[in-house]
Amino acid sequence: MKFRKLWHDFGNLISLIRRDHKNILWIIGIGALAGAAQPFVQLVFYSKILDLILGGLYYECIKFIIILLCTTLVLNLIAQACKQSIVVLREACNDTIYLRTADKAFTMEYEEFEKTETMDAIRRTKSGENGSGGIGSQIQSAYSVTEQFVSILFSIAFVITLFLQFRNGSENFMSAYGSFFLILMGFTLASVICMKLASRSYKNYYEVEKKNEHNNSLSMYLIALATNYQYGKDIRLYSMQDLLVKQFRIMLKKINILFIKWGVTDGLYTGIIVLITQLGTGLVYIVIGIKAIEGVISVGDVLMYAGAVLQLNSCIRIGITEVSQFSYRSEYLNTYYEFINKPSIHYTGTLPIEKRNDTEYEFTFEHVSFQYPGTNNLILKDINLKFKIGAKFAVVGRNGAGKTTLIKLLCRLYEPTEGRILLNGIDIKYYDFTDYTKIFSVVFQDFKLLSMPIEDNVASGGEVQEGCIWKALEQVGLRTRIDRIPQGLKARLYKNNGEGIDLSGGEAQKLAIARALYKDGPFVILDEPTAALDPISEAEIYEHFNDMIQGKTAIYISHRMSSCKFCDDIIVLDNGRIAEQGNHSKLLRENGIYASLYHKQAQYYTS
Ligand SMILES: Nc1ncnc2c1ncn2[C@@H]1O[C@H](COP(=O)(O)OP(=O)(O)OP(=O)(O)O)[C@@H](O)[C@H]1O
Repeated sequence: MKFRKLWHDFGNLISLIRRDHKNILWIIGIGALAGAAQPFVQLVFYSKILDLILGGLYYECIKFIIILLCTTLVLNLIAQACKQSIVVLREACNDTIYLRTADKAFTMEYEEFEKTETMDAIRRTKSGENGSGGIGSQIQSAYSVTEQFVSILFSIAFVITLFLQFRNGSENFMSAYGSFFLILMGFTLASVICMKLASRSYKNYYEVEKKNEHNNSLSMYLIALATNYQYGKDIRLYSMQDLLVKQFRIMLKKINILFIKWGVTDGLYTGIIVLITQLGTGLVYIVIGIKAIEGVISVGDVLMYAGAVLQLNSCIRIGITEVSQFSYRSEYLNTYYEFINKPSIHYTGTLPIEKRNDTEYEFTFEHVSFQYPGTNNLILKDINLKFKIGAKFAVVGRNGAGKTTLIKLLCRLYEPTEGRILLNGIDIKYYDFTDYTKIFSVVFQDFKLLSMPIEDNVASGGEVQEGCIWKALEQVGLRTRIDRIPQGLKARLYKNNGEGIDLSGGEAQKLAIARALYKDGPFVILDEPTAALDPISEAEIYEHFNDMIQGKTAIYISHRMSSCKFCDDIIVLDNGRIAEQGNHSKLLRENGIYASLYHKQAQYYTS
């Protein structure tokens, strides 16, 4: 266990907490000093009081008892106040860390956020928390380590004064300077051995936990599956219970094997540490005994020094455990520090988006190619496109052709690997990202609704204007359904956070479309917008779509070829390239991929 590393980790922790809690160092310092001083102050006074009683000085004795009570009371009050502040801080810090993690995650570029390293960092911080209690426990550990450290310093000071009790002229070996240094060296050696063993033990534990990371995340996943009612249907109908329980058992077996191995060596190390500290204690007791027999120290002093040695013994053992825990937790927290201190690869642009009433926003793709980070195949290849203002576009193609990826690039969730995308002639990366996102009203294929009130889902953080929310719900044909719910717009979705309502797949999709309509962005993108809708709802949505989007630019991604008919321009993607482009009749005439997809689907509707 490197002292420098310990110091460094301690510094990291304090500077992290000090951002929100300026007094943390004072609380730890004063609390640790008061807590550590208490037993030693008592020892000094007990020793004095005992000597006074033996000497028959009862009046003096009462004076000392009163001083002892007052001092103990004050020290106790200070220590308890500081300890209590740490308990309160513990919770506050955990919450702050959750908030900061969320804040960091929200402000990261999506591309960066989605990376395996980022997900690993978040997962490792979480598993550190599950295994050891996270930052809150770390603060308590820091407090305890400091208290034990101060206690050890006090104990050493007492042992030193014990060894220096030979100035009265006693000359034998045990009371000479030589014995003092000999025992000091022995003590240092024993401490080094103990620290080394403790260090090895904590490293082993860390290694075990590291090997166990995969098991831990699997166990969290399995527990989430078992306790989340949204998985309940599939698990029951496919009788997946046995599969999940089997996975759980396999994982527990692996965990047990790892921990049993660790437990054996750790038991051995702990045994050696206890033996060494007991030997050290025994040795100092012998010195106390010899000095007492020689009359160098009084009966009260025997009590005091024996107490100090006991204190030293327990402080070393507790200190070693606390330091090990602290170091172990630091390894996990370091991953967190790296994550939180990583400069967010921010969306760099600063240009504001021109506010226009004419929805004149024109996007151009110039030789855009793209591959997902960490992969090596191009999903989009040399795409050249113009999304003209006010026009309706359809993007079609087989599964995996790259349709959603094209939209993700347009929305700046990823940057093109090659080429550029322009908005009104300027590369989109130069625009302020938040401003830029306001242009789009998007419904992704895998849209997500929140377990929050319906109105918050629709307004999605913006101002809740009930009239506009009802209008959007009306447009998607959801008004009557929501009207029937007693809490209306205030009803919470899903049961994840208490009482809530469940929507059908189609209703949820309608709500996601309502959210997009409420946002009222000048550029509407609907990725498989009606996949979950019944034919009547689908027809209604398409019939009303022109009214709903009122001259805005729109892109539809759809596998329902009939829904492309009313689009001005249809882009057919095939294997990442634009294979065909034109309106419905042109593409049918060309008799290519579009025509084949269209006829294939149409054959199921003609008898
Ligand atoms: N985050 C990602 N990381 C790596 N590869 C991805 C990622 N997202 C998608 N892909 C891959 O990119 C390819 C194109 O995916 P995309 O979602 O754009 O296809 P699509 O045309 O929308 O398909 P579908 O019609 O099935 O929705 C797929 O092969 C997919 O596996």
